[in-house]
Amino acid sequence: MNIAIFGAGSTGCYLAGQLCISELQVSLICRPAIKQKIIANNGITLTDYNGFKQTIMPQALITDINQESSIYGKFDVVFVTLKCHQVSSIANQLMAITHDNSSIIFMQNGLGSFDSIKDSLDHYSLLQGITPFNVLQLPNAVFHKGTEGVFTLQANPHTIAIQSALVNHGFGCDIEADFTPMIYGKLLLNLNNALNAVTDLPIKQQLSHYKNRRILAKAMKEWLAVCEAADIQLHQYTKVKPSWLPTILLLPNVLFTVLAKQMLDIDPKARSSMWEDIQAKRKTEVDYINGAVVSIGKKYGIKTPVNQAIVEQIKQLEQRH
Ligand SMILES: NC(=O)C1=CN([C@@H]2O[C@H](COP(=O)(O)OP(=O)(O)OC[C@H]3O[C@@H](n4cnc5c(N)ncnc54)[C@H](OP(=O)(O)O)[C@@H]3O)[C@@H](O)[C@H]2O)C=CC1
Ligand SMILES: CC(C)(CO)C(=O)C(=O)O
Repeated sequence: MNIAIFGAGSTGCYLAGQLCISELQVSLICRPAIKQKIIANNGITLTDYNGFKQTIMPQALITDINQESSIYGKFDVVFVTLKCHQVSSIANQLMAITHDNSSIIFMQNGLGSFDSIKDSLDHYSLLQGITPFNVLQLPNAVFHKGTEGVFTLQANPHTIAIQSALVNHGFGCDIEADFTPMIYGKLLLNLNNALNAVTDLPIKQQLSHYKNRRILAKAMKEWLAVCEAADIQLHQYTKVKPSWLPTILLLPNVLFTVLAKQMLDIDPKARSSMWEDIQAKRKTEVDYINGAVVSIGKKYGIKTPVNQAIVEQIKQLEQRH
């Protein structure tokens, strides 16, 4: 099985590393800067909050699809690990590097990016996937997993084969048939991405302050109300049910520290991907996360002032670029 990672940055390189270690054939489609870093450091190094460390070199590092006619029609599976707003423009490139029986797996957070491309690729097996953990890109081509969780992929024969390779090599991988609860449930957790970027603190430190948790609880309550109105069930990613999360967040510090032990059992350095975007002066995905709460809320007549305010705050930070 020939696998490509299209847009290999933080999560794409982490996924590529796990797949290569699992003895799968993996090529990266990435920016020249990432290629240079990987070559200079003799491969991608994966590390995690439990002390895991391994370096591996992917099969190929491709920076310009147009210059590489040997990859036309080559890939059986393509993981798209671009940011949400980068997805809609790559349909032609995906068609060039795949064949009729290929699977294309979209790994974006939030809502809207999959819809922005799926009609252009309707003859393919299009799937979605989730990265439930945080990946921080560090110097020397080191990609650090800061929180717990395993890649979660929508079921088909390709993803089931990939799961088997990952599990056989000591990495977990979950397979789910119905992905709507996965995507909507992940969005509930991603409501913290923007708040983490605004507070400019590691997630663990950010959540130790009651006033930060209170805003997150309010943003989450809005999304839970929207999902209830839309009759959408949310996948449970944490030890407690999604609907209980705001109540847990609103506990006083002492009780929160005890009851939310799992939520706080993360790398003290872990931040959200939106924090990384703001730091790197990149466009963020706020429109696909808090912005999605606002737009779907409007459709169902649910007021979402907290998420609206968060969108505006992030837009201001983006304008400082
Ligand atoms: N980072 C994290 O911890 C997590 C991220 N996610 C989600 O995963 C998705 C991917 O995020 P992440 O991995 O952080 O994103 P990154 O920005 O780190 O990776 C995307 C990479 O693709 C590059 N790129 C953009 N366009 C092209 C192109 N046409 N050809 C080749 N390379 C291209 C980007 O370069 P450039 O920057 O120059 O555009 C960047 O290097 C997002 O939806 C995010 O929300 C989910 C869970 C955790
Ligand atoms: C894993 C999590 C929730 C960490 O904040 C994330 O999805 C992100 O950073 O984008």
